[in-house]
Amino acid sequence: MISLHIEKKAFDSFELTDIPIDINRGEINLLLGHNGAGKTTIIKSMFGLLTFEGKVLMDGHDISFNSQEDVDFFKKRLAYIPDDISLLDYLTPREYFQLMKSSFGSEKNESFLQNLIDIFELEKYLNIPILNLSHGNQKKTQIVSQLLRKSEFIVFDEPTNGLDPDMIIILKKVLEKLKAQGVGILLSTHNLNFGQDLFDNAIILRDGEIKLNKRREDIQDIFGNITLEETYTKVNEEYYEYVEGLLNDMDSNSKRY
Ligand SMILES: Nc1ncnc2c1ncn2[C@@H]1O[C@H](COP(=O)(O)OP(=O)(O)OP(=O)(O)O)[C@@H](O)[C@H]1O
Repeated sequence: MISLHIEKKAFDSFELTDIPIDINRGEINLLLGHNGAGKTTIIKSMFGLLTFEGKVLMDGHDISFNSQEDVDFFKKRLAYIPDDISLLDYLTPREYFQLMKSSFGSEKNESFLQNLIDIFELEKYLNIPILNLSHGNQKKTQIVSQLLRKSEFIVFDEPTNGLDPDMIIILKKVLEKLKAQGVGILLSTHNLNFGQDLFDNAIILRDGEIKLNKRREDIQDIFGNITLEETYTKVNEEYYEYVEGLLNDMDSNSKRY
């Protein structure tokens, strides 16, 4: 289990306080929130990419990002698929996958790599420089390069960005499969349909504050059998009432001639 507790992380005009996030093996924890709510800040903090007040525990072990031993221990178990596509784009996917395999000690994974290439339909793009691939194929290259690591935990930040409908459906099945294999997943997404059937626990953030952090069954007990989108709007009721007012104003402001 990975437990992140951010006691405080402050930028000039934004603050996160008292944010607890757990990633359990075999479960998907869904992280939802508007643009600028703090999702990426949370994820970067978890990886030690930002300093913050608080701690990260892996299976009870307090990770110090000042200790190379701790960082190695942590990184070996946790893969990260960031929102932005940061790849060495002068390499081809084939070269990139070989590089990832050797750097993470997964050289023996040739058949697994081929399996992933087939699932994500990358075969015909393997020898084209990443720079010249479409956005979606770059995203798929990024996803495959991290899945290849066979890590125990994976953090996905907006994994559906740029993917076509086929690939979104396939990625959903891949996440279900990873979950069934015992992988612990933190999934940050704006795609409520994508998250709907996948999550075991959902966190909804607004302006750096947790508005909801509950398991699927508890959400059903509280809100009844409603969709994730309906849950999201109920949790953010005040905001949507405000938006309703703005939309009403639109009627009076946009008279057509
Ligand atoms: N390095 C930084 N310096 C100052 N402010 C920052 C920095 N990084 C993020 N912020 C601010 O922190 C807030 C949260 O940003 P964050 O990227 O975590 O949001 P997000 O929920 O991931 O948004 P999105 O859905 O748009 O990706 C924003 O107001 C952002 O401007």
